[in-house]
Amino acid sequence: MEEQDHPYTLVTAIGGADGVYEDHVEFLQKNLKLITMKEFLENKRDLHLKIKAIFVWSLKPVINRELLQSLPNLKVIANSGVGIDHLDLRLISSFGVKVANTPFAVSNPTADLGIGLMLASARRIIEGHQMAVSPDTKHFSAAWLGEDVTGATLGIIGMGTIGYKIAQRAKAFEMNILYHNRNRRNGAEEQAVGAVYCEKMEDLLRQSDFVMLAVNLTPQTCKLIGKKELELMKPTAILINICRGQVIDQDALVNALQNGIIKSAALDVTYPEPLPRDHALLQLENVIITPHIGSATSKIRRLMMKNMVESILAGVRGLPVPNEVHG
Ligand SMILES: O=C(O)[C@H](O)CO
Repeated sequence: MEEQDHPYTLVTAIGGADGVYEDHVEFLQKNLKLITMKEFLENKRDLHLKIKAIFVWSLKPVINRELLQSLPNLKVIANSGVGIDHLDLRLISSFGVKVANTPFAVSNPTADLGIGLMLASARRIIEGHQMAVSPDTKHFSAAWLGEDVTGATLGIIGMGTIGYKIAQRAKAFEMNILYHNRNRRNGAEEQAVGAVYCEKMEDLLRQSDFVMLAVNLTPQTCKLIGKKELELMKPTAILINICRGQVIDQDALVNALQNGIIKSAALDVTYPEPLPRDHALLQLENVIITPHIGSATSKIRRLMMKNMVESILAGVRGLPVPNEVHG
């Protein structure tokens, strides 16, 4: 294997619960010389000098100053997924290192999941399954009801690529679509999905039957939805979060769910992940939680890896890096 063609790449996780799966390792090894964190920690200087790239496959790694200082030949960090809130872009770029993510790969499956969570919570699909399979169930109750999705109002907070794809899907459900975003979409884009801009998030919160969170996590969006915002929502409203757990004040959410301030929540993301087993959110019946699976389909995970490899190969060769993120 030529070192030139197979750049030494530190992989933040291989195997284990949040690691790169074994069959994916084979694919990566066709292009990269993979260095595990264990090897990295055991072998010092010689190996560190060879490392040109980091392959970030989990949200946990801390790419800090110490790590960056130990890798003088590092050129590029490829991050799986779109969210880069766990990476300090300013620090990384001060070392002359580029960062790339995989925004296009993850947008469709994450939007699909958002719609899935909306349907599951509105129609109580998880509870319905539990009732249908329970040995205690003697008959199916006619009084067991959910909420309509068709014709309801969906408020999307964060109208980036994923938010827009949610709107495209919601249009097929004949939903009234409201959105709030830093920047307003152009008229043609709004018209194509029938989305109405709410300059004030409060207006969206008051009117929506479903509120879908699809923002990046930044200092401005941390705890964007807290007590005040939850109290503006309808008592029948359902909150769906497919972006980052920290966007919601979880204590305020628990209180809102326990006291009928909103009807229910469907969360693909929490803070931390997973939640401690005794966390109040896990004790509530009006919550659905999935384990951060926005991009978790076999086809998409492979595409993400392919995109990451392309970014790494371009970065180490000094070519423009596909999907480079600029701070
Ligand atoms: O950011 C993303 O794309 C997903 O949440 C995976 O981290």
